[in-house]
Amino acid sequence: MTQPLVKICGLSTPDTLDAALEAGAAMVGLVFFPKSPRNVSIEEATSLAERARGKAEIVALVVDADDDLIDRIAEEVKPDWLQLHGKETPERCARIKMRTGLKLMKALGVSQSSDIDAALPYIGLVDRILFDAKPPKGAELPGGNGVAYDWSLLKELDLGVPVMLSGGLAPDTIAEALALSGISAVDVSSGVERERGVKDEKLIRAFIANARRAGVGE
Ligand SMILES: O=C(O)c1ccccc1NCC(=O)[C@H](O)[C@H](O)COP(=O)(O)O
Repeated sequence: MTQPLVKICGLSTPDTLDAALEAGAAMVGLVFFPKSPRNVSIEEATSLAERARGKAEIVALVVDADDDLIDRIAEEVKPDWLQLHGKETPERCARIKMRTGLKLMKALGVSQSSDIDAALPYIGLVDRILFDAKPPKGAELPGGNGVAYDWSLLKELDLGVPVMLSGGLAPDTIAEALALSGISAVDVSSGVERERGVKDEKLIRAFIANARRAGVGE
């Protein structure tokens, strides 16, 4: 049994960031998407990233960002990772990698097993694939919607690139998600919020504790 790697996404305050770090989050996500209730400015993100540096890996989440935004994030926030949560093509990912040298996590939406094949063109170009739920029709956000899918679609997946599971995870479902998917890295946002966009320290602690208790594998 191994301990799952946990990413808490959409952190925007020092207190909730500290709760995630103290509970043992391996990655913390900062959202750069103005339509999101979790959006942070470059200045806020720089300060949160300084607080987290050395304690967890810092992930900057962008959606089809242009080079100017990517450069500012890379130079000022200095994240370890960029999470690409839009329609970034493999070629765009390769250019972002060349430009920044940062580790890249490409998010892809899943609702049926054939969606997993969309990961194949990214292999060798990105450092991790995040299999997230597809957004509901008409949703404002391409992710962070708290929507679940059949996590067992990822069972016994071996793409030759690290993967991460997200989509509707929560403290009371994380054990089932780990068991059904067999994936050892998980990402949560809505499931650790008391209302949309507002993280809850108790729920963050419960999510990480339940993930650790459940473990993954034999
Ligand atoms: O969180 C946002 O507001 C957001 C905005 C734009 C693109 C992606 C966004 N979030 C992605 C995530 O938080 C997670 O990577 C993932 O989608 C899980 O979200 P949830 O189902 O809410 O736990």
